Order: sequence, then structure tokens, then C-alpha cells
Amino acid sequence: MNVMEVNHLKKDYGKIHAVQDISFHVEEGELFGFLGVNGAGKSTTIQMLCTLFTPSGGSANICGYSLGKHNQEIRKRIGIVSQQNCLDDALTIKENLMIRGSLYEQDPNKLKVRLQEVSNLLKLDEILTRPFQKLSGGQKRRCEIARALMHSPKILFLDEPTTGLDPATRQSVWYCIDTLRKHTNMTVFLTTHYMEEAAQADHIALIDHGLLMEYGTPYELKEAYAKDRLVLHSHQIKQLETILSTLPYPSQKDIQHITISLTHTKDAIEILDKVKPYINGFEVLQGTMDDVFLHVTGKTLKEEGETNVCI
Ligand SMILES: Nc1ncnc2c1ncn2[C@@H]1O[C@H](COP(=O)(O)OP(=O)(O)OP(=O)(O)O)[C@@H](O)[C@H]1O
Repeated sequence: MNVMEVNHLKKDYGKIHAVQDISFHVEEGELFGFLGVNGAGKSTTIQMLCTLFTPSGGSANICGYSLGKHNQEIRKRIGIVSQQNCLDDALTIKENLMIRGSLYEQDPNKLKVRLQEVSNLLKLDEILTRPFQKLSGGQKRRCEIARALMHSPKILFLDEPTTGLDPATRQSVWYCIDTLRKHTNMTVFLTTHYMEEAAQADHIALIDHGLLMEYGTPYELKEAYAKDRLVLHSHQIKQLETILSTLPYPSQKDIQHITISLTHTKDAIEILDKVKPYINGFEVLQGTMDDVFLHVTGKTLKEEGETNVCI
């Protein structure tokens, strides 16, 4: 079942067409990756879907409610964690969460129950009485997610939730997101610049210049745009080049290795059979979401600074 349907959504800022014509859907309970380079139109789209900006055109249905007509109903069903922290520095986590929760729930007993549920889910018990400003970056992010969960939303928007965090802290934030998804059927709408995070998504929409460029599962996108590579390590590069020139696979030469683009992973078997006497070792590297992103957004590996020679 779709929890969100977006049809021909547009947003102009004067002469700037930030979102030109975007259509996609999000399934209930899924992790949806919404990707694009800086300025592609991600934040503008999210602001529209969260009822903060009025679209210039198109329509969206969120949790069965029509954007523009039933914005109050939509707001009750969505939570947002934006790039910036927005909890009050001087207040404790408990005070912050109770204040945010009271915007939606007036019964103090129900609020306390919800606070405990959210605290259990995000493991906040030990830091509930500490002021927000005294927490580490990762703890602050977990509290921001808790804030967005206080009214039990059906969809959680996470706009670059781990940008600027060190790898260990990013991992702890992801542990929270995974726990959340395991224990609730919440839909998570994620934007991120980390392709390894995007690869966890159930479906991905890739946008550029305010247009939808690709939509699919990470597997489908990798199949279409990210070729596997066979890397041959050798001290006899010249002989290898001669053999490879008789085979129909594009390759790139470096000082001690040659990288071959494979159409199918099993092509590696035929190649290895032919080059066996001239190699010291080999690796088969799988295509990644980075490859997909670079392909779809128009950048090539060469533009990224590689100096390999095609043979
Ligand atoms: N308030 C605004 N007024 C005018 N132009 C804007 C405004 N907000 C965004 N833009 C422009 O709209 C385009 C899309 O911006 P948006 O912030 O939606 O992109 P983004 O994909 O979220 O980028 P980032 O990853 O950097 O957050 C950009 O060209 C941006 O300069």
C-alpha cells in the first residue's frame, strides 16, 4: 500500500524552477531514499511534502490526505528531522520532549507514557535529565529523532540525519533508525549524501535539476548503471594487454594492474581462463551506488580525478 503518492509536483522561486516535475510513490513501512546533488531540489520537495511550502503545481496524497486541502491531518501523521538541531539548548531532554509532545497531546499521563516509549526505543533513559547543550553530536541526533516521534507519526522525514557525524556516531544513529523500523511499521523518507546509507533503502528516487532521473530498488539501479569490475594484478602488464586486446571488454591500465568492466559477473571466468599465466592475483569488485549516482548525475570517474589509460 502506498503511504505517499506524488504527481507532477513543481516549485518555482521566481525564475528558479527548483522542482520541475516530480512524480513517485512511497510504500508503507519502507525506507525510501531521496537522493540528489546539492541544489537538486530535495529540501524544497521535502518542505512541500511536509506542508511548509505551497507547491507551484502538481499534487500529493500523504497517508490518504490531499496536500493543500488537508494539511492539518498530514501534519499529525508526519515527523521531521532536519539538518539542523532544533531542541532547546538550556532545557533537559525530558523537558524538551514533553514540550514538543504537548503540542499534540494535552493529557499529561498519555504524554509520560509516550515519553517512556520513545526513550526505550532510542535508549535515552540515561540522558533524559541532562541539558541538550551538554550532549555529544550523536546523542543530540537521537534526541532530535525522539522529538519527531513524540506524536507517533506514520512517516518520518530524515533530511541528511548523519551529515557531519564521525563514522562511529553515524553507526549509532543508524542503529536507532534500524531499531525504530524493526519495532514499528514506520515509513522513513531519507535524504543522504552517503551512498552506503542509500544502499540500505528499499526504493530510491534520484533527482537532478528538479527532475526525477531514476526510480528503483538499489539492486535494479545497480544492475542498470553499476557494472562489476575485474581487477587483474600482474608484473607482466604488456602481455596482459596483448591478450585483452583480443577480448571484447573495455579496460583501464595502471602500473601494476588492469581493471576490466564486466557486462555480467560470470564474464570474469572466461577472462581469467585466458590470462591465468600472466597474473599474480585478481579481485571482482561489485558495482556500487556511488557508480549509479555518478552515472545518472553525469559525472564520470575520469572527471573525479582518475588518470587511468584506456586500452
Ligand atoms: N528560498 C529560496 N529562494 C530562492 N531559491 C531557492 C530557495 N531555496 C532553494 N532555492 C534554490 O532552489 C534549488 C533547489 O534547492 P534545494 O535546497 O531544494 O536543493 P537540495 O537538493 O535540498 O540541496 P542541498 O543538498 O544542498 O540541501 C537551488 O537552485 C536553490 O538555490
